[in-house]
Amino acid sequence: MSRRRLYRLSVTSQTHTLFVAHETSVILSAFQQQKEVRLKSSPADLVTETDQQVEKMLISAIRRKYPQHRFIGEESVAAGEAVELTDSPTWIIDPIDGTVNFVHRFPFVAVSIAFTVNKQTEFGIVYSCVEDKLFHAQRGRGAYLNGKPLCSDIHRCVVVTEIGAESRSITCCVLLCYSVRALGTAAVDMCQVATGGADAYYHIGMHCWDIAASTIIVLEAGGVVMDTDGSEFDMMSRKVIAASSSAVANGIAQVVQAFPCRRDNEAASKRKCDTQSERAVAQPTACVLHEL
Ligand SMILES: O=P(O)(O)O[C@H]1[C@H](O)[C@@H](O)[C@@H](O)[C@@H](O)[C@@H]1O
Ligand SMILES: [Mg+2]
Ligand SMILES: [Mg+2]
Repeated sequence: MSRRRLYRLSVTSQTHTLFVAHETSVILSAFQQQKEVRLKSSPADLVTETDQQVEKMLISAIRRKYPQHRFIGEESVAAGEAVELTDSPTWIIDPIDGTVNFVHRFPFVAVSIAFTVNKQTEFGIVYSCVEDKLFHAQRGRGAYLNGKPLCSDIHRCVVVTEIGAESRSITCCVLLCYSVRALGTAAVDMCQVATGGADAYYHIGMHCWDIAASTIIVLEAGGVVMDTDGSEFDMMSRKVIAASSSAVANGIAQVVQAFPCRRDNEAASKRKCDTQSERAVAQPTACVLHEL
């Protein structure tokens, strides 16, 4: 039987510095500059040349060391590559999570990288560049923020979600009984559950690359992750609830109104037409969110 290679994520302060220096200097130097912006599936789904440049840098650096590995990269998929999660070692990359924030210089932009083997996430890294916060976790070895252990069990009633292209008025307004926050980056949104800063995060319409890394960070911090209908989490379903406990997650599942969302690993042509139909229907409505 082939020896299963063990992959260790050794994130030392030195790696942190390396990671910061290498990947995000491009993002941080572009953050203040004028940007050439292109619209993808909706006005809330943008891409810049920096998104594409950082993804290419990450993939070529990893491919030099692991030529056999596979990749699911947000901008490679946008350029037509299929989303195919197999048993092969696979890197799931969002080069800039929060591109709308990046374009508007709203200081929440993150690089999100997850690594899976046999479809199981071995480790995840979310680096919130402007905040200089490096969230990371390795399966069975805990979750960390800038080297300090994370624990998700501080109970409050803060719920994090996104009220963007994919949301529906009924969904966000049904949460009026909570204090709701939205940072504009799914990866950093979800990491707030791992820090205990939020009780729960839910999202319908995000993609696997948005939350693949933050999912293991929440789990390793002692949180739970499930589908918005309370069933087992499926990274390709584009529906997620992350919470500090199953009780909180099930409470959110009872009030979230799901709407149809094509799976990430559906054929690209189907996914595009679905996005167009979603765009036709998705009316990001302003709803007054109730602050407790
Ligand atoms: O900035 P992205 O990598 O495109 O991810 C965004 C997504 O585009 C947007 O629609 C929302 O779901 C955000 O929460 C994501 O971070
Ligand atoms: Mg993203
Ligand atoms: Mg992105």
